[in-house]
Amino acid sequence: MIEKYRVHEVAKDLGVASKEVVDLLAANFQGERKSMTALNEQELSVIFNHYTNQNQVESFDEYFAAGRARKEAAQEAARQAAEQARAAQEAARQEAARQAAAQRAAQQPKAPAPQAAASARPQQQGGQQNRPQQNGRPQQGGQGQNRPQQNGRPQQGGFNQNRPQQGRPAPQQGQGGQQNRPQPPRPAAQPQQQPNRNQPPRQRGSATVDMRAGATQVELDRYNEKYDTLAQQKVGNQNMTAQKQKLTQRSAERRRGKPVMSRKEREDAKMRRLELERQRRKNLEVALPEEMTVGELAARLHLTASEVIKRLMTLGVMASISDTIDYDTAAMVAMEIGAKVEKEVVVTIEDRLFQVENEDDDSTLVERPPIVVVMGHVDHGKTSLLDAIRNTNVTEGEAGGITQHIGAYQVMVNDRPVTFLDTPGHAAFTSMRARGAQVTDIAVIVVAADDGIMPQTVEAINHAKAAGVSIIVAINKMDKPHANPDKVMQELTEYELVPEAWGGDVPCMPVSAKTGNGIPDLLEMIQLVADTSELKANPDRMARGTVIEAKLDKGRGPVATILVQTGTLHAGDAVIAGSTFGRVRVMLNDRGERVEEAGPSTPVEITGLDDVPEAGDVLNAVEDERLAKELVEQRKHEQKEAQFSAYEKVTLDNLFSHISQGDVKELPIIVKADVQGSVEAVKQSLEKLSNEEVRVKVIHGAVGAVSESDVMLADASNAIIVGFNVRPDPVAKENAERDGVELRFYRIIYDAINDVETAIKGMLAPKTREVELGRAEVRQVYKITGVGTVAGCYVLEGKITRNAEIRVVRDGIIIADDKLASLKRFKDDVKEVAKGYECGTGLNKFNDIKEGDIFEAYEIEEYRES
Ligand SMILES: Nc1nc2c(ncn2[C@@H]2O[C@H](COP(=O)(O)OP(=O)(O)OP(=O)(O)O)[C@@H](O)[C@H]2O)c(=O)[nH]1
Repeated sequence: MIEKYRVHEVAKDLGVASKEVVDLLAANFQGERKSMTALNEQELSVIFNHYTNQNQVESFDEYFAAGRARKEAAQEAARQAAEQARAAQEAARQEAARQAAAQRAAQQPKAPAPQAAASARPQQQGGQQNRPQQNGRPQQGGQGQNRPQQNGRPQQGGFNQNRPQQGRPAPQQGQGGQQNRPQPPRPAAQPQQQPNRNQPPRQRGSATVDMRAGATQVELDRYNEKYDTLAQQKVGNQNMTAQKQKLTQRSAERRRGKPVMSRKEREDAKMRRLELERQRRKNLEVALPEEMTVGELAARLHLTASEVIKRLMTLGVMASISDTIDYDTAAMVAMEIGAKVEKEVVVTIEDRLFQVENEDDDSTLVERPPIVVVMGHVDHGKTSLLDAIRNTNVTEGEAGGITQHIGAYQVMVNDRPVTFLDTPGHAAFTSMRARGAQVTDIAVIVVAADDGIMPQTVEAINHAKAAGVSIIVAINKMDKPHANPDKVMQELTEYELVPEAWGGDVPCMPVSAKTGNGIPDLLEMIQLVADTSELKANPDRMARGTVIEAKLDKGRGPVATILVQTGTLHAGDAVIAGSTFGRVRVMLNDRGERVEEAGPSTPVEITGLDDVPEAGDVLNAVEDERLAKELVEQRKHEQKEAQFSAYEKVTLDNLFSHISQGDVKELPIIVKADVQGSVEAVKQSLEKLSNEEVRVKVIHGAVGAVSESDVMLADASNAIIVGFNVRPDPVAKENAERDGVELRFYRIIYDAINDVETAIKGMLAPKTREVELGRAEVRQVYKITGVGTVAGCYVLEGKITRNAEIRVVRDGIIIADDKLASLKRFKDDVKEVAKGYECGTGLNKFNDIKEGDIFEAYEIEEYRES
């Protein structure tokens, strides 16, 4: 377990200022930390990493070996010092004995010398304890010096080294009572120099912070050393005070009730912690999210932010601590330090609530009916065809059966159902697609045999192509005398739809909605196309479907038609549809019959929702009602947020950034022009602009004003609309603004091509706008031969500048747009003339100036949309 430290303790241990640690933490974590703040494991990790990185060792084995060597060297030095001390003491003793003998010899000249020597010996052993110190320095510990230690605990620190230590005899012991002997001169024989066996050698005088052994005590050692010096100058109890202070760190720990650890133990613990950290990083397995800030990455990798920033720089990514980086970049950094990386799986409420698609393995999938939409030009017979199909079925299946419009219905073809969306036209189809609902499998494009391909037929074709659904063409009104299916097929080829009869892959079925001719064949063809598409779904799971229609019924409350796409919906199921929630109360099929369950591709009308969902909303049956309600709340909140920040649609201005970010690989364009020739010309020129990074694709081109349908298609396909000599209709303009669809209008094809080209290259020319400069009134007009017409003007407002564009306005109508050819005050050319002054002007081209004309001066300013 990692101990808890306070900032100031860590700082002290590391020998740095608390502020430095506080700053380091501030750079890596949020929130303020003070010197008394207790640190958690992660914070300690970051701190230790930081200082460890500053003081790295190649290998820990090497380091430990170095530590051992240092220790042995210190022990050797201590042994030598003790040796020298012994020698010095021996010399001193002999000298003292010699002097004593000499003294005695002097006092008792008659006594024989050997006797004197013998009598001196017992005196040395027993009587010298109370002899005054010869070096004149007061002894540390005062009276206590001669007393053996009572607690039996070996003392640490520098003070007690002169005392005899129980259990660990000082080198002098055994020589008898020499504790009070004259102290040999320092340093050679100073017992203080003896290393404490429990301590690593001190790194005196070193201010470098070193996380290796002993380094964590560097400052404490220096502090203690200072006290050694001070204490030696003091006597008695003062020493005790000093000792107390010196051991502050340990006593503080004791006060906190922590087990008191020796320095060695502390260092060992620290080393263990470091080793653990090293191992942990080696075995680090991190799950990284899609995006994260540099600071978050650093915390997850147990690195300092600066370390991560450095590593990012080597990868060519310049990022600050608060910058967001993507998964790939973060993963590279993580892998560089040897961590195993995987993507963080973000489990959303949706993930927890709904069974995901890929849970369905092939064995669970069974065939499902195809879902068909009917589209085509106005009056070509869509409604008639849908009615004819339904009636065919009703008369065949259940004569007199009630048909009810619920937005979709099923018919039986060779005893197998086919589902038709009952809303003809591509508007509903595309609006659902714009909401992300891909419901249909097959599009039947209805073309009247007597009319051929018309603008909305082309739209329908393009909408179907954009949705990627199979296309079947129903050539309708074959009963009509002018029916010309060959012409229709011929025209189809112009839109890359080659009829099967001509070797292509588009089935073209001649039918008559009026007589019913060809309808069974059409249905069989639908079935055939569906079979080749292998449409499958798993019926044995919670249902998922799409809201086709929804309304508020006075009697029944919210009513929604759901097309179940996978799974089976049961009456009584708890469901969530968009941001509505409820339980399926009553479920009716397309014939108005009450049903208890509905499998894949079945349309049903349900009641029981708490609100009216929107067409295109996805419906899910759920098990956990509480979670579902939570999700509904979340979706409502998201909807509100989305209203504020509209999803950024591709525009020519932001195209390049989308391409650079890899968001856009294809630029879909809708071209509208005044004549078909222009549509074709533009289409071809634009598509030629495709390069390796982006493919320009004209998904729809037609003659006429930009319509609501164009905007809808652009919205669904994230396309931009380019118009030539056409204007948008008011609804289209409003919808485009609402949906963020870009409309660009040009009068010259070259300009459009140029804009798209530069946009792709990220060099779109800035937009321009007029800046009004001033107005002047023409007071007199002179015709000068060789020069032309010159107008004497008076500046009414603002100013007129030499480079200004001039709009000549007569009686409120613009009659010319020109540039100034000259601007004079009296005879001098001037750069500008301000309000209230007169000037003489000439225009470049326009000569028919009259008195009373107003010259509006303006400039064209370039700007970029941010
Ligand atoms: N002779 C003949 N007339 C048909 C046929 N199909 C449709 N019509 C007629 O064509 C007209 C338009 O038919 P609708 O079914 O309303 O066409 P639509 O495409 O649904 O028209 P909108 O809903 O206005 O887009 C009606 O008068 C139909 O009676 C057909 O096969 N033969």
